[in-house]
Amino acid sequence: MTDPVAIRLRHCARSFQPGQFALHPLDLEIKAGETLVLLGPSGCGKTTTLRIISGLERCDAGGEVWFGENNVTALPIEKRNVGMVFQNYALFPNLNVAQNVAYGLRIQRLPAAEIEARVNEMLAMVDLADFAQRPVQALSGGQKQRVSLARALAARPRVLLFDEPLAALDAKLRDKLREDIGQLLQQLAITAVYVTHDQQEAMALGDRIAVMRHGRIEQLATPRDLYHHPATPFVANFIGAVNRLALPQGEFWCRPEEMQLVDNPTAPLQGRVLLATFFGPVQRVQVGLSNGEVIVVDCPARQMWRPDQRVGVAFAAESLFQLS
Ligand SMILES: Nc1ncnc2c1ncn2[C@@H]1O[C@H](COP(=O)(O)OP(=O)(O)OP(=O)(O)O)[C@@H](O)[C@H]1O
Repeated sequence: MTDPVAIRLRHCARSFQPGQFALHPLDLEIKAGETLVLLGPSGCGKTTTLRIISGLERCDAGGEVWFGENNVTALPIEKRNVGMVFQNYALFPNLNVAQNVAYGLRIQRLPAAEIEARVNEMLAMVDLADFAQRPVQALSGGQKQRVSLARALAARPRVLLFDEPLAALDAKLRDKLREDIGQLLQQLAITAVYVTHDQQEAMALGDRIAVMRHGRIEQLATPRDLYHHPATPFVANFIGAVNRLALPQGEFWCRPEEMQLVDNPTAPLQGRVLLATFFGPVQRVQVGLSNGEVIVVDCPARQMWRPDQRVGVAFAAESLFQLS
């Protein structure tokens, strides 16, 4: 594989209409070999950022995109040596699996033997060695996405870019392919940028996650730091569930799994069960506190909580955090 390259965005902005920024001026460094996830709700600017990195989109005048020591701002996508994996696979329906993977290599006019060797290597890597001659139409969504991953990797890109690659798959396939992509990214140590609006996917795959909102990065950190030390209420809520607690000492926040329901009238918070939703491994219990606020507490699956039951809510002081 090609040596991984660092990516640097300097003052990259994008406005589609005068005065309205899809992306506010952004400075971002992506380390060589890391997987950076762009996470955020619809319309926050993730895809625009990815397209600026790929060369499919230009940033507004004054912005720069660097791949290592090279300023690639003016280069179109085909000169940037990036591989892309899209939600809709973007495969050629009239070509078979091997021909799809070989496509870019043929354009590069590589020798036939080299093309064959690379196609076989890539199909083995994505677990599709036995599918080389299949029409892509005859594949499942997950298999199609493996083909598009193999095709992206076959050209030995310096950077791998993913735009919601799992969004069209059903839950089980999504989990499996997410694991496989995670393993592959670790094994290849390629620089990757991955767009998703799914926080679990982001945490599972990202070395770091940039949480975006309204065309800006709201926080950039490792998954653990984002989860345990979110900088703002938006990040805290976007990455998992969180409760706001009005305590005598001030306003604090706490994750549902860090709280316990107890049958104890001296627990710090008291309330009544509103609803218990069983998820299998855990149950999420909504509790109406005596001050009128509603919180959620994740409880062991075998506990039984009935609507209207009086409960105490306990938590360790170190599980509380404050937000600005
Ligand atoms: N070609 C375009 N012309 C006009 N506006 C655009 C264009 N592309 C994106 N936008 C706008 O820019 C903003 C950011 O869009 P972008 O696609 O980057 O968001 P996103 O976070 O990727 O959203 P989604 O998850 O829905 O794809 C949105 O308000 C969008 O409507």
